[in-house]
Amino acid sequence: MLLSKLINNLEYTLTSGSLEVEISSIAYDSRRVAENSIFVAVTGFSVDGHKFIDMAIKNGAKAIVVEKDICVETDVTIIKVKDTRNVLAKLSALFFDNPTSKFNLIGVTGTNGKTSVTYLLKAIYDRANRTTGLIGTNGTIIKNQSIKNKNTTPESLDLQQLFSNMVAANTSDCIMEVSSHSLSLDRVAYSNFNVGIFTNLTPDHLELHKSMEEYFRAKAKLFYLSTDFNIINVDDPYGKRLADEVRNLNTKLITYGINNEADIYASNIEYSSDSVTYIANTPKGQISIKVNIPGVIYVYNSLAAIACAYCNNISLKDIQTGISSVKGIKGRFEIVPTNKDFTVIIDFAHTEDGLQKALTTVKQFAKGRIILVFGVYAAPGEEGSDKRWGMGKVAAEYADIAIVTSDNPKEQDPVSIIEDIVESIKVHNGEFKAIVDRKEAIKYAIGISQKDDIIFIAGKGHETTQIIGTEEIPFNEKEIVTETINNSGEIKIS
Ligand SMILES: CC(=O)N[C@H]1[C@@H](OP(=O)(O)OP(=O)(O)OC[C@H]2O[C@@H](n3ccc(=O)[nH]c3=O)[C@H](O)[C@@H]2O)O[C@H](CO)[C@@H](O)[C@@H]1O[C@H](C)C(=O)N[C@@H](C)C(=O)N[C@H](CCC(=O)O)C(=O)O
Ligand SMILES: Nc1ncnc2c1ncn2[C@@H]1O[C@H](COP(=O)(O)OP(=O)(O)OP(=O)(O)O)[C@@H](O)[C@H]1O
Repeated sequence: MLLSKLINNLEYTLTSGSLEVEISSIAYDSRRVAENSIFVAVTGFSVDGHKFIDMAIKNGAKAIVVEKDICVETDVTIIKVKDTRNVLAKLSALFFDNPTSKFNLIGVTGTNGKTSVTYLLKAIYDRANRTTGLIGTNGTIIKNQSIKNKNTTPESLDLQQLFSNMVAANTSDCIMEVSSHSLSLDRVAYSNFNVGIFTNLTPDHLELHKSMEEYFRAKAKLFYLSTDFNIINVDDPYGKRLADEVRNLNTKLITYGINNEADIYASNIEYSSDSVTYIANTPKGQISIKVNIPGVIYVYNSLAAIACAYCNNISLKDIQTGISSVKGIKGRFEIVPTNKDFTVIIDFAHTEDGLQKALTTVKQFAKGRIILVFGVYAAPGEEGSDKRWGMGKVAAEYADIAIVTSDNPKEQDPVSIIEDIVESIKVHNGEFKAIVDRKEAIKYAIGISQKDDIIFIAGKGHETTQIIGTEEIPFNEKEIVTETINNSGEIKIS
């Protein structure tokens, strides 16, 4: 594609070279620049992409997009723009010929529940014989192909490439998780969302957003991008506020919930230890729903999926059978098979709200003690302290004993995180044991378990690594549990 054509609608200043150069690819990483690429220099959180312009030119870049004044001796084309992240998204959408205008794009946002809602939705759309793509934390699915994602919502260039591959695979609907980071950092800018879904908003990711208000505004962006339907959980206080805010937009608002009045709502809810059933009430009639994952969480997540499928004219029958066909979601209330008389559950709960709701479900059915293994990844400062305090409080209130350990401490001191959590557990009169090494913590939990106890290992879910410092260490909880139980004779703690 000719550069002049690619940047036709862009506001820019040409600082060197010509616009009449042929561009065959886009790159935002100098290491991925190929011959005749355009390199977009992004000012990052850890390094400045402008520092790699020489490398990009050496690797074959024929044009560079910058947002800073740079001093490089070259006859390569350089154009300066206001915001390179936004321009990267715009160029990427254009380069791949606006793929999102060619299928139904459904975006799911919220602090918790995005992955679960997308999986439930995919099952429904598959049942309705639609060709459905999926993008999220657990990777991308295009037809039978699975691709790993670095981020829940990939960078705009990678995202538009995935969309383009979906078009090539005749995708009719793409269901994707839209993280608040991706909304703040313009990864999803210039994507045409048909449907926006809001699950809930509780404290998380405050290292980026700084305040709940900023976090809310980031999430709210999606509901101004979507053109057909905004689907919002009105039992959530921020959801209620969002619904009021977008009610008069041209995009049709559909609300869902259990407690507050909503277009799609659940009644006759019955909880059991491995599933939840209820009646879903829709403007087109009622259906009985069975979700094979327990707890109120999955009433909400399935209601979001039902509302979306309903808006996209999928029959109530396909909705019903689609949801019941989901036998479980990796790392979401996942029971690890053992031959023991206690139960081990792995779950991705990593916020106060998620942990509280998940443990409420466990408590409903626990015949023995609840042994909770958990840690917190939280930014330094007040927001991080609040998260540690909040999760400590939930642990004290719901668990019979909490084994406090590490959960991706990253660059922070794991001991000081644990000390903060423990302080909260003590104040809230909880029982605890602090073990920094997560593997040892799991072993300890198994060692003290007795008949009918439930060991609830929260925080990592599907993840198979632990990030300590900058190192990502393999860490597979399911394997650790199985291995420990197989050797349990050696580790029983009296
Ligand atoms: C904090 C954050 O969001 N960081 C994201 C951001 O990285 P960054 O801009 O800081 O990158 P950087 O390393 O400083 O580099 C700056 C620029 O220089 C370039 N570079 C760098 C080195 C080099 O040799 N040459 C070169 O050109 C880089 O490619 C980049 O363009 O842009 C990158 C490209 O899109 C992302 O992969 C990266 O996500 C990191 C891995 C991350 O951990 N992000 C998390 C916080 C995140 O985004 N999470 C959300 C949701 C999580 C949830 O829902 O719970 C997500 O959507 O994944
Ligand atoms: N609707 C919900 N309300 C509260 N907590 C939830 C809800 N849905 C899921 N959770 C909790 O959050 C955990 C993660 O769920 P899920 O992966 O669906 O969310 P997510 O939004 O995709 O998370 P992330 O963005 O961190 O990947 C679950 O294991 C569960 O403990």
